Amino acid sequence: MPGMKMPGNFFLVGLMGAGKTTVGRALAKAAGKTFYDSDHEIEAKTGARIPTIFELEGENGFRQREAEAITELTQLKNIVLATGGGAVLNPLNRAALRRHGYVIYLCATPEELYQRTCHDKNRPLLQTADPKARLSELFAIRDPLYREVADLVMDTSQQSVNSLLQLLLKELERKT
Ligand SMILES: Nc1ncnc2c1ncn2[C@@H]1O[C@H](COP(=O)(O)OP(=O)(O)O)[C@@H](O)[C@H]1O
Ligand SMILES: O=C(O)C1=C[C@@H](OP(=O)(O)O)[C@@H](O)[C@H](O)C1
Ligand SMILES: [Mg+2]
Repeated sequence: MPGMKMPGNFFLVGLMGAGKTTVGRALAKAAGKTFYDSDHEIEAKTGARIPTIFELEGENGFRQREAEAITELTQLKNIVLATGGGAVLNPLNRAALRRHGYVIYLCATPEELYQRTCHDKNRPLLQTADPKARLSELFAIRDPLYREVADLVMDTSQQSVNSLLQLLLKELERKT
């Protein structure tokens, strides 16, 4: 049933380190869609990196910018959008994602998420004494929200980006 529910957009949600940006870019290329990342759009618009925005405007300031970006980006057609991990906290973002595209939740264990993010200083929420514990807390809060918006849940545990891409393409072909 092509096009019944899908206007041709794929939206990726999940925690930091789930692979939204990496898998999203590969999926867009393979599916012939334009790739966007809400964090990159915010950085391009402000001319500032995400940690700087958190420093200057706090998480709330960032969330406002993120909501504006999600509103604008979900209006586009034939795109793959990698959202930031906290985008689903805002009910308006959840509604826009559900309404305008097919939502894919990339999940992994907090331990794997930690392994994938521990060398990168660009995630302000993980700049704590115990980033593993922080990821577990965020998982507990957000996993139900990711599941609430998801049309498809993909377990990324012990899967390479390329094998995930192949799995995803097969699932999307079958389901969309
Ligand atoms: N399935 C995977 N297996 C191993 N490493 C991965 C996988 N997906 C992503 N990564 C790596 O994890 C890091 C974070 O990925 P990224 O795409 O930035 O995640 P997100 O956008 O969800 O925070 C990157 O270094 C990326 O190469
Ligand atoms: O989970 C979060 O709240 C955040 C995730 C980040 O994006 P990624 O999920 O792409 O790392 C980025 O939006 C910001 O640091 C906040
Ligand atoms: Mg990302």
